[in-house]
Amino acid sequence: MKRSDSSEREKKRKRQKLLQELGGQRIPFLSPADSGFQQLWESSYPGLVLRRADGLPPDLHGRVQAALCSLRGRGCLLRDLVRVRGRDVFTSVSRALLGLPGYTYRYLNTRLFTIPWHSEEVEERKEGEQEDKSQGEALEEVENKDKACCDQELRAACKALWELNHFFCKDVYRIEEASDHEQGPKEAEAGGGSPQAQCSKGSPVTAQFNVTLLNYMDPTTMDQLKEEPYYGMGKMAVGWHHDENLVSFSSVAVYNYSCQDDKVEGGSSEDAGRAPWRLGLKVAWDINTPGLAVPLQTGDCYYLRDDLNRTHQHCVLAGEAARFSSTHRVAECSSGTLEYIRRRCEEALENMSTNPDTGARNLHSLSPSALQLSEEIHNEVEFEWLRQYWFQGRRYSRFCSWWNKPMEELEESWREMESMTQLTLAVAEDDSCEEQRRKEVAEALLPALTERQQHRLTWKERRTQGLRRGAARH
Ligand SMILES: O=C(O)CCC(=O)C(=O)O
Ligand SMILES: [Fe+2]
Repeated sequence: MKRSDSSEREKKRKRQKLLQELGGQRIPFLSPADSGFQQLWESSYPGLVLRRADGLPPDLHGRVQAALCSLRGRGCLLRDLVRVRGRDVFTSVSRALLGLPGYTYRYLNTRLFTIPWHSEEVEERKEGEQEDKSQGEALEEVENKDKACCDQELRAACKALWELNHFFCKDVYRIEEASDHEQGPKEAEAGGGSPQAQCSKGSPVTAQFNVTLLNYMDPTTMDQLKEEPYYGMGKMAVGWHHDENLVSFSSVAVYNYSCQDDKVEGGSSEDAGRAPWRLGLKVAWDINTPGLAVPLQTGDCYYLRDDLNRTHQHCVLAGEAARFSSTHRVAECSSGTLEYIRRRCEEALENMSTNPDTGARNLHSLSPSALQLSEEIHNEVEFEWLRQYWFQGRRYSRFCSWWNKPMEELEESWREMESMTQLTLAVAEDDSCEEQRRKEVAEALLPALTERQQHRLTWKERRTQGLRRGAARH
């Protein structure tokens, strides 16, 4: 928390310095109709690749667009109450996270939990292994577990986005391969060759996308979108930012879908007459390089490759129609999966045993390092997992039960850690205990307990604010 506060202050200083240097002037930006657009793209935005709609299989468009609409229809897309510069704000866009089962994505002090996507692979593997009883049964268990968590409509929607994810993995891999050999065009050619590489085998440059963050916004229902401040690009649906919590140098792939169901009268072609949504790009902390504004039609995709996400910032400029995007990412999940946090809990609980007859609990070691470790894990499971999950009002459990059981288990582990803290405190307060030992135990506890106290206050504040504003969520 402290670290992110100071980096927020740092950013604020930089932002103010930039605005000061600009002194009310606007930095130029180029759109496709402007001369020099292509050169600027090639020289200053080399990691941006556009994949126009006709480069994707037509039936995939159909499935993905139907999936996005049905996820929205089911109420899966919600505005996140995120924490920016110590304040809670609702995102302008409504969002949902889909991805590998048990994965999470953390942004703006908020951890989102995946609605698991259902891959064909699991189903095919099961069919192929019908003969082998034990394996078949094991897979069935996995599959049933996944399948039972949401109904058929949601499963189909998740599967469509998984298919899109699979397409992106292959396509980005193919582009990486090609760019190793030549400086190809930035606009990927339609149907440009069949991808040789299997995404699931991974590649040295592109890890698999493991999550997608879906976005939705209908600009006609938003009364106060911010104006883009540096270039005068127009209203922003998502302000300038770097994507957080990604594996370094990993790509981001985005599918753009502007809704057409409420077509303008007389408009024959899809987005006829309506201002399109645009992607805005700028070089981070730079006021000399012109910005780039790239209009997106329905079905168009773009990729941010290499370290473009680090060296540049992007924003989303609102068009006139309602619009979805599916933003596929390689989330940095070394401490962001259910498997990880379960392992951590086990590690903490190893220091306590319960007498099966009496139920009496006992700590194995009172060494400062053992105590510190379990108290740190205690904080981690409480603040990074349980409170994050509760705070979002168990947003998915209405339509997907995947996280219910794991969260109950984590809560149970947390309860055990609470009794570990009690046992440790009892030692620190025990008069019959050697003075030196008591001091050592108290000192080992203090930092984690202080942090716990501060975090509990912050979360209490977030909860009160959140409850007050909860009605504005959808
Ligand atoms: O919707 C888009 O095109 C991108 C959204 C975005 O930048 C994000 O979700 O991080
Ligand atoms: Fe982004």
